[in-house]
Amino acid sequence: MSAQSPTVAHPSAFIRFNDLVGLLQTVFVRHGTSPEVARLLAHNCASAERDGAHSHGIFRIPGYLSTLASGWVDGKAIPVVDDVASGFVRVDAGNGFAQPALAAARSLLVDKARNAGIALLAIHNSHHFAALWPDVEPFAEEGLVALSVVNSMTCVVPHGADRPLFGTNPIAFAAPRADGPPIVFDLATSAIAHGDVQIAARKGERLPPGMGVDSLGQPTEDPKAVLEGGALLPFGGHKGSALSMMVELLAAALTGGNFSFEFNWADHPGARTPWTGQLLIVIDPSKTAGQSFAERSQELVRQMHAAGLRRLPGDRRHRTRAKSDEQGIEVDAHELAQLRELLL
Ligand SMILES: NC(=O)C1=CN([C@@H]2O[C@H](COP(=O)(O)OP(=O)(O)OC[C@H]3O[C@@H](n4cnc5c(N)ncnc54)[C@H](OP(=O)(O)O)[C@@H]3O)[C@@H](O)[C@H]2O)C=CC1
Ligand SMILES: O=C(O)C1=NCCCC1
Repeated sequence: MSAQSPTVAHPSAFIRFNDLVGLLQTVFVRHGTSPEVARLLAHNCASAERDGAHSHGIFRIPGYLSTLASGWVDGKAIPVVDDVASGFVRVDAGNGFAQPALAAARSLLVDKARNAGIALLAIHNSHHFAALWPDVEPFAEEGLVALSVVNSMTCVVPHGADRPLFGTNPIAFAAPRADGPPIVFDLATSAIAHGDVQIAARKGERLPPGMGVDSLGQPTEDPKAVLEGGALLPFGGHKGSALSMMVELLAAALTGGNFSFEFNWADHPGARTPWTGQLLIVIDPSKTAGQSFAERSQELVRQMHAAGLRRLPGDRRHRTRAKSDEQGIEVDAHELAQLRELLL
């Protein structure tokens, strides 16, 4: 599966969620993952595509496959879960993907959160190449509050600095509410996700102002100049920069993972997955707020709507999800054909 030529618009095709999961699962196994790793990655990637999170859907498959081929990541790694203390779980992902590490620790983490009110999962020696909301949303569907951070690879210039150091370092949060799907946001701490810069370059589109700089550190709206020697900026100047720094500290220093600038994949041509860490905090709100938390969060939403808000974070995803469930997931026909060709 190769990168597409720029500026060519492809027609759409439609595929059912389960069919896409099945297709991706077979592709991953054929390219060196275990069936269990394939199942988790396929579900994650298909969920992103279903919800319209294109920068972390099918678009990412060539990156996953070239990384597996390069030997940079172990697609068959078996995570090792360490029950560290009452509120702490540590997982060594074994140079594998972060999703199997989370899956391996999930039930222990939930038990701990329900018993102690709060539990922390620290994953290290892991690769996260995906959207982060699929890691937190399921906890909120079970009535828990969840927060996760993951760092990535050096491509963001800290506010006030001269050269890139941070990753695009997303933060995802999920909380239950009484009369609707969980409140979820998931955002890169860079002004734009790296994936969206790649997509803009592929489509021949310009970036909005203030997203990145070229190789000379000059502001640019050309995605290729950002990707070829340039860098991204944090969102919101010093504020996004501080959050990105926090993500480095929590996802790498606190977990025992690599900082975004600490690994060197030069010996693995084709490697694309950052070798870092991930932190997840799960809270049982019934311990502090009683059963009223979901009502309280619903009240907040009610008041936000009353204040004139038309779109909550997550609304667009849920609208796209509903449409995908009804008509099938709308995908780029060329990308889908390329995926299917991988199985011939
Ligand atoms: N694994 C990794 O290392 C990395 C992964 N990523 C992933 O990239 C993805 C994209 O990140 P990013 O580009 O920052 O996300 P966006 O800027 O598209 O969206 C960020 C959040 O804001 C919400 N939102 C967007 N616009 C509005 C609006 N007008 N009003 C209210 N809410 C709004 C979105 O909800 P909605 O979804 O409903 O639009 C979403 O929850 C994320 O899933 C992230 O996890 C990014 C960096 C690194
Ligand atoms: O879009 C991004 O930014 C990233 N996504 C996956 C991991 C690398 C950075």
